[in-house]
Amino acid sequence: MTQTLAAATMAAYRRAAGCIAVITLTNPPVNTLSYLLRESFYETFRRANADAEVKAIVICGADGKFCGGADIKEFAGKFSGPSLVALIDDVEQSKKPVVAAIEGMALGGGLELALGCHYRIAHTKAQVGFPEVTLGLLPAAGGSQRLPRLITLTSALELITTGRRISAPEALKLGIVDKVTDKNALDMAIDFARDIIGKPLESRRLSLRTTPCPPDVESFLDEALASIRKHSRGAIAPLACLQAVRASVYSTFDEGLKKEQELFKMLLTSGQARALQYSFFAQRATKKWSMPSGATWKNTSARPLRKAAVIGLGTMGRGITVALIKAGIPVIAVEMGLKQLEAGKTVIMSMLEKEFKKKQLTKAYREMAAFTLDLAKLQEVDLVVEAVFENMSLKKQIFQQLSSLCSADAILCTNTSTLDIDEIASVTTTPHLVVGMHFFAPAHVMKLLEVIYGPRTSPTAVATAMQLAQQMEKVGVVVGNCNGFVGNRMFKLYAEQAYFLLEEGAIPEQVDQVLEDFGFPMGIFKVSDLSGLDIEWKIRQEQGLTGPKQIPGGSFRHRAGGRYSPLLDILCERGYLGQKTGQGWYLYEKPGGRVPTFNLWLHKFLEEYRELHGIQKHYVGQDEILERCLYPLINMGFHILEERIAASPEDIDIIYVFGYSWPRHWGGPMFYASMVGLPRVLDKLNYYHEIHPDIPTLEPSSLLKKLVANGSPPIGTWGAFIKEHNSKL
Ligand SMILES: CC/C=C\CC(=O)SCCNC(=O)CCNC(=O)[C@H](O)C(C)(C)COP(=O)(O)OP(=O)(O)OC[C@H]1O[C@@H](n2cnc3c(N)ncnc32)[C@H](O)[C@@H]1OP(=O)(O)O
Repeated sequence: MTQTLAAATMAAYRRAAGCIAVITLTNPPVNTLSYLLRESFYETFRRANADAEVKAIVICGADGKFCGGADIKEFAGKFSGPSLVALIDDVEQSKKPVVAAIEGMALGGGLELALGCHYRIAHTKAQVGFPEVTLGLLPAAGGSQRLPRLITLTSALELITTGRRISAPEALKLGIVDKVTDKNALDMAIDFARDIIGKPLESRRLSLRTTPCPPDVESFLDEALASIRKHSRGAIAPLACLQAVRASVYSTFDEGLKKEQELFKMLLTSGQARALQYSFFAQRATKKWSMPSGATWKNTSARPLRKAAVIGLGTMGRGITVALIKAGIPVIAVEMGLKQLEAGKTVIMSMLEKEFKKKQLTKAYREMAAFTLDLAKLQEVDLVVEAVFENMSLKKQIFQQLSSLCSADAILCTNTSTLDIDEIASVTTTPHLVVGMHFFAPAHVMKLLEVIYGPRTSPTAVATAMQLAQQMEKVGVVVGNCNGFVGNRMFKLYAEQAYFLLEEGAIPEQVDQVLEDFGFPMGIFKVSDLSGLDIEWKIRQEQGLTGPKQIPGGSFRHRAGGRYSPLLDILCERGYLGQKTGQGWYLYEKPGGRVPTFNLWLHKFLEEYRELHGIQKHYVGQDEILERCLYPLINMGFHILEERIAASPEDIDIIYVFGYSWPRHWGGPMFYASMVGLPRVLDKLNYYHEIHPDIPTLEPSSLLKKLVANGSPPIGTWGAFIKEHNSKL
């Protein structure tokens, strides 16, 4: 096994144009600088340096990919083999000119290696960047010291602290690469290397330069620190990146390297780095979907999509239309009335125009959108996305029509956030082609797509929806059919606890502050005001929890078998719907206002409400807010795993990171639970459940109890316990 790997992983050596050594980094799929590659590179580079016939060296990557950086998997283990810092130092110190031929990508350690070379030539489609910060790290093979010595401090700081990847043309403008070509970058690098043989190299060694600084560098760095603190939402890596770059200003190169190493070691052992690296692999794992039937991404093919239709041009339908067109799929956009069609068309065309200006689209977009009231046009499409109101009878009516109007093999998708896919499918003649596609608003921006299969959905329909997610550059996650699916089923408990906390004595400002300190960009009450309280109100009505369809048998504060908070319903009934009405949980300067301020009415109302219902107010501390909001949500995650609605904790975590702005440096709810410690989560749920026996969702799930009873195994091994848990044998 090791031998096979060793054969595939190497720094391959060959000679070109007589006197040029070409070293090809070879470690599929993205030529990461793993232990084996570093060992091989060390030997190969020495050989090239020692060979008197070699006058210049070119470094490139196999299969048109320069290098994807260090092997992230190795960060979890013990470090061995030659260090990247030393290898790059060898390259920079070489007396022979070394040229990097960058095709595909030079990321992280890959870019650091390229910066050690004396020249860099990139293909126009190549990307370069330092994504380390997104993995909870910093460029620690000299990157944080060499980049500021090469380009402006402002650009170096921005690239290192954000992890933004840039195109070769932008890298050329900034001065990171020396030449860009749309021909073969390796051929160009070889020719270039031949031309520079014998020329002095001193000025090309970045470690010998000093960092060029703006006039008032101290205040520049102070402002940068304040801005990073404000935007990093508790993430430590951006701050460490800044400290490293700061060292490049005030220290020698060697001292800077030492600081870089010190900071790297601190980050590497932090929980945030573990969480972010987990998230990197979790995101990729979602592509490898499976269904309980045994169908998987490997054994199922997607249908080609030549044309799609979107039904319903409200906010969601508009965003979905734009997302499809951005993915290169022509769309027939359908509405039921002329007025709605015209309104939808105007907004969609202006959204497309904006995307065009941002260079996200080509001019052809005008021909890619057609607008009609005529459902008969749907005959031509391979896929339909229905995006009308969240109302079961309306959706069923539409799917019945689709069933007779569309071609027999058209994939029929419903954009629903809660409704039963199977009930919708039941009115069609092709239930196997019905699949849920839960988009998140704004649909042309938000990355997440929950792909929901019902009991009759075919693997082909799922594969096609997942393929479409990829085409739209979204992260698709395949989940089973249940009320609210994964994301909203868990979110419901998060929101519910927040309302209960208000009843018990907290105020929206307090709850939001704790959640924002945890790392959410906005607390739950601000989010609720922004999206409109009536969204949840309509869902509650549809579920028979409130309104004309309310299921009899409950009481004012007890419905559907547990405690119920009618606070949101009361606000909605009074017309306090959030930002759009100028008042919700907060007060706004005017309807449509954006700045939340103290809502005196709400505070008085809460006092009266507590008094009226005999609720004993208590002091709600930060820990209680965080635990009451997050642990029931996590508990529901365990139920979802038990029921196999989500295939893995990774899937749940990715849904939360990409759909609900869960702070990525906490990995996602399930990873967070593993970091906090499952016994603690279990104890706290038991504790709160004892105090609030009328909230059944606080009762710990049997899977959580089982995991704790088994010594709280690492998250990567939970699958075995779930299988065992579900086994009917
Ligand atoms: C001393 C410290 C020095 C340096 C620090 C570093 O270099 S940290 C690493 C910095 N590099 C990155 O963060 C790059 C991460 N990778 C990517 O962004 C993308 O994978 C990439 C390279 C742009 C390719 O994208 P593409 O969409 O083509 O492929 P995909 O992402 O699905 O990846 C293919 C498989 O490769 C695995 N992989 C990619 N990069 C790494 C890596 N750096 N380490 C380990 N593994 C990596 C990825 O997980 C995929 O695996 P698979 O099993 O097929 O799911």
